[in-house]
Amino acid sequence: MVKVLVAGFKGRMGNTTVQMVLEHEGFDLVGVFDPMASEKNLNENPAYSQTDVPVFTNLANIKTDAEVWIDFTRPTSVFENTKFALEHGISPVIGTTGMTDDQVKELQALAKEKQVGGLIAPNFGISAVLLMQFAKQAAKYLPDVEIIEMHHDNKLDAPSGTALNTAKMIAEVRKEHYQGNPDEKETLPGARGANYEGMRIHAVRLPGYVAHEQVLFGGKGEALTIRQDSFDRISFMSGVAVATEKIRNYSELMVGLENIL
Ligand SMILES: NC(=O)C1=CN([C@@H]2O[C@H](COP(=O)(O)OP(=O)(O)OC[C@H]3O[C@@H](n4cnc5c(N)ncnc54)[C@H](OP(=O)(O)O)[C@@H]3O)[C@@H](O)[C@H]2O)C=CC1
Ligand SMILES: O=C(O)C1=N[C@H](C(=O)O)C[C@H](O)C1
Repeated sequence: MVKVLVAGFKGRMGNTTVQMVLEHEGFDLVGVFDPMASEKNLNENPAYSQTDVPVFTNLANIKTDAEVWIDFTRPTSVFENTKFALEHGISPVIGTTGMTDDQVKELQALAKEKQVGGLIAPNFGISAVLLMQFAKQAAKYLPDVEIIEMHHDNKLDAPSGTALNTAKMIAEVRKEHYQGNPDEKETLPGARGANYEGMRIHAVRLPGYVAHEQVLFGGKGEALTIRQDSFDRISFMSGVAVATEKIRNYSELMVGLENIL
């Protein structure tokens, strides 16, 4: 049994993850974490009355034998949480987006020093992992590209971690070139979206949406659109489960679910 702690257990993703961990026969939920939680045990929530799982509310007071730390919290807390996990020999499986490149590098150095395996996955959904790989492949031949990501209107970070990672993967292969009209002017600031190495990223936030992305390529007289949709947060759970099962076999902190599939 893999002993698991879920950080952000009351959130949209954290709650879905708690259910997955409780239902998975190979996992044992040994703790949940949220600094704002008022309960002492998960069983105070009627939906989990049959469980016996301690609720932690302060990083400094966490005493746990957890082997894997699953994190779906906030862009402002994920760095400290991941650092705590690595420092305590707990393998982080991080879904929270919004860390800077410098923060990720610092955590990777710490994982190497501690020889602890971990994963940061901008997206645990297989459709998104495939979209990023297909987009990288297409960009070799169609270097003019724009990304549109669409999410629920409670999302904190923009652009999404998936969109940023898509742009980074494309940038690895895309021929450097100026895209669009060099004389273009935004008559309404922001109209052309964010700029990642010349690629435009547009973030849509609307009620009713969950998580969706389109990568649009344009060529002479032709276009290609690659799209993925997460209609339900269950779409992320098989990726989280695979990472939780496998991550202790590694001794570095990797970025991208594809590294362990
Ligand atoms: N990689 C992937 O496949 C996916 C990643 N995500 C990412 O996961 C993150 C969470 O998303 P979502 O569940 O929708 O967000 P929610 O806001 O629903 O959940 C976040 C939860 O974390 C709690 N929290 C805040 N600070 C801390 C902390 N320091 N430690 C522990 N818990 C804390 C929040 O409490 P409070 O509200 O009281 O602050 C809240 O309950 C986002 O960054 C999102 O982009 C989402 C879906 C898939
Ligand atoms: O906040 C979300 O919901 C999601 N966040 C991740 C991201 O920023 O890419 C993954 C997925 O898009 C859902």
